[in-house]
Amino acid sequence: MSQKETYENPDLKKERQNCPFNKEEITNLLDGGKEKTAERKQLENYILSDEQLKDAVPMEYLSHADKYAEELRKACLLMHKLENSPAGQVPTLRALMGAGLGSAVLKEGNPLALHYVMFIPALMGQGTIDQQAKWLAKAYNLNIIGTYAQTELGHGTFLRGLETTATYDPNTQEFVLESPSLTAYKWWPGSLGKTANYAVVMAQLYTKGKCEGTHPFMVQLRDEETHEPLPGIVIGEIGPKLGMNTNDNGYLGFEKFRIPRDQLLMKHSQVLEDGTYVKPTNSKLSYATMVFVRVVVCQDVTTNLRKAVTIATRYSCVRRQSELKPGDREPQVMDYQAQQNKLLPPLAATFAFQLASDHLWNLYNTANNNIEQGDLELLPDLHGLSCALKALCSSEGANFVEVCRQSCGGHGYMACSNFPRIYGQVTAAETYEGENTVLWLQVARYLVKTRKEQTGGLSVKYLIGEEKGPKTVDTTLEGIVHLYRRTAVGLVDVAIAELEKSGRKGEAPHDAWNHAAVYLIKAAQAHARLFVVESFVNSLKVGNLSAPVRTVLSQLCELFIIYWLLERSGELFFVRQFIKKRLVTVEFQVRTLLYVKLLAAIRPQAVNLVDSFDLRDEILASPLGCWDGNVYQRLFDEAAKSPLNQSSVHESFHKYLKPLLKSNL
Ligand SMILES: CCCCCCCC/C=C\CCCCCCCC(=O)SCCNC(=O)CCNC(=O)[C@H](O)C(C)(C)COP(=O)(O)OP(=O)(O)OC[C@H]1O[C@@H](n2cnc3c(N)ncnc32)[C@H](O)[C@@H]1OP(=O)(O)O
Ligand SMILES: Cc1cc2nc3c(=O)[nH]c(=O)nc-3n(C[C@H](O)[C@H](O)[C@H](O)COP(=O)(O)OP(=O)(O)OC[C@H]3O[C@@H](n4cnc5c(N)ncnc54)[C@H](O)[C@@H]3O)c2cc1C
Repeated sequence: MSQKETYENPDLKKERQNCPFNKEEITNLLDGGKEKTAERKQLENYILSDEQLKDAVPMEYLSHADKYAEELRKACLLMHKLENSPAGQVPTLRALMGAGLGSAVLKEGNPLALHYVMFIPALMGQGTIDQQAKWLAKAYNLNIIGTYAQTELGHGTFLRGLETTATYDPNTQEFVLESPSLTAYKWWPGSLGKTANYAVVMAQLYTKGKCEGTHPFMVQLRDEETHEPLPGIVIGEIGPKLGMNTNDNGYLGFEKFRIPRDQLLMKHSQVLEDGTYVKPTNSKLSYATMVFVRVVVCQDVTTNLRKAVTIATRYSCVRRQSELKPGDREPQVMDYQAQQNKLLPPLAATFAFQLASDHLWNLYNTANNNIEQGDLELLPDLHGLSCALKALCSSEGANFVEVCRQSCGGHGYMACSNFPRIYGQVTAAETYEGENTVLWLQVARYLVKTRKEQTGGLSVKYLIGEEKGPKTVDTTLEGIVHLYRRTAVGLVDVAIAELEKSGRKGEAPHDAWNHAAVYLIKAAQAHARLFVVESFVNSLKVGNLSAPVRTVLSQLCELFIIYWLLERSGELFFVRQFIKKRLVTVEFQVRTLLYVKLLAAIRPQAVNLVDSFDLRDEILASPLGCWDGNVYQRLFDEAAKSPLNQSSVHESFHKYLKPLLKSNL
């Protein structure tokens, strides 16, 4: 391991002895193969050895503006380094945008992220071949830098309510962009505040006096030389946030700003010279860029969770506290069952989320290829699953990160622990790219439709036809998965019953929907959990895993699916047949026993498992999580960097405190 140093905390050393499985096998599995691991390591060496990419002082001590300048400096340097990257440009770029390598260098957020994560994908997904020819090379070469400007001060979720207008003027063959009110101002787009000079802007398209709905437009915002906003463009940054502070999220207003007709991105719908509107085959195709990001966010959140779990697990094996056996040495806090209960479920979740995200990524690629050929059949399933997994991974991920922080006691509250930053990033994903509740309701819409119409895509096939599988629940993994499936089906039926009850009372469908929201959301969540659990169980059936790796992964899988079942036990009570058969109570007694046994079985492998994530110290960026476990020395070293420690008496003592001390109040 690259970061092996002379010191190794004796407790960690012991944890690492006699590892029953080959850590590298798991590393390769997570990377997607031996070659991918080698490629990643080579890339990490290339990027992380560059002195100019290291922080002179911790970012926390810089001002808002200085943080931005510093991250922009490094982001630009990284882009230069792309050219000679040993891994090739595309894999390097992917690695640099995400929560792994990228966030090791750009801890506060990448000011160029939106260019790669949304602007270029929007051009590719929404632009015609000609438009791509005109803009893509410039974008790839960073001659222009773009963002995706959709959300407004007044509306983020309800896209049909966006207020920015783009009105076609056939006389000049231009669109006139206008922000008709304060709430119409674009608000939130990343990189918009200071970095981007172009944007894909979503606006209501008006032609021949008729509104045709939101459409994507390619808009230049700033002068390419001076970077000054163009006349008719009002631009600024929105200020400090809970996290991601150097993503320079911004605002943008248009004052009768004109763009040529061919800057409407016309892959799916067109406006002809005379103003005639040509409809897309599906009105939701203009939402495709969001679908892409929802897919990659699942992977990103998982990487962040791996970091949090690694930090907390290593720390918990170094930290000794209290007394377990009277008179004995203080135990490693990891030996408390309560601590295992905090940390082992998120550890298992990192595998569960990764496997589900891999499935989603494959579905995305297949669906996208089909869409390019004009076949939209997979679109509803892709929309349903990307919403479900984005909402699930981000919400569970954020909760797990917070539990990891708590598991580190006081030291977890330090900025240098890196938990605040990791949490800031993961919880942001609960909101951006579709607020989670809103996405759950989209999923529920798909589930209800499938159940009622008895037709739907692969991810919802279990809702079609009679329930299959055993009527009683056994204790095998298959048996538990079946319980998940019956819960998911049961909750959709409960939600439908609720909708029908309101219907019978004479409520309009939209009111009935609103009044069933609690049930609908539960059904959507149960569906997402079923998908994750099935992916985990099924992926253990295939592949050529060695026996020791299969054993530990099976334990994690079992732990995880029982953990969720116990956590969500309340939901089973909604499904009446479970209660009738007294299934619920008996099940839980058996499961709790098994869960506790699994905690004890996995405990000895916790450090070996997080080691196999192979996250370098620079990526963890936390004195609590370093490979060598030299926690206390590193915490001391971090404290020494505080500006308040640069003199023994701070100047403010003489200014404020001394007069107070002498004032005899
Ligand atoms: C290359 C490297 C990669 C590296 C990885 C890096 C990782 C990232 C890391 C760090 C970077 C940080 C990045 C931050 C970025 C953040 C960016 C943003 O936040 S951009 C703003 C997002 N905004 C939203 O997401 C709005 C949410 N709202 C909506 O999506 C819609 O308004 C919605 C879906 C809630 C309702 O839309 P309705 O009102 O038009 O539609 P209705 O009437 O409800 O549904 C109509 C039909 O359309 C379908 N539908 C809706 N959306 C669809 C879609 N997207 N695709 C397909 N069908 C869809 C529905 O299923 C429904 O179908 P039926 O009628 O039931 O058959
Ligand atoms: C870090 C970050 C980066 C972002 N980057 C970008 C970007 O690059 N480009 C961009 O365009 N946007 C961006 N956004 C904006 C983001 O996409 C929106 O904030 C998000 O879509 C939520 O919309 P909203 O803020 O309008 O919330 P709202 O919709 O106002 O949500 C407020 C509350 O209302 C509830 N609610 C809303 N509608 C419903 C409903 N139909 N049923 C039930 N409950 C409902 C929500 O659940 C929530 O509890 C970013 C946001 C963040 C936080």
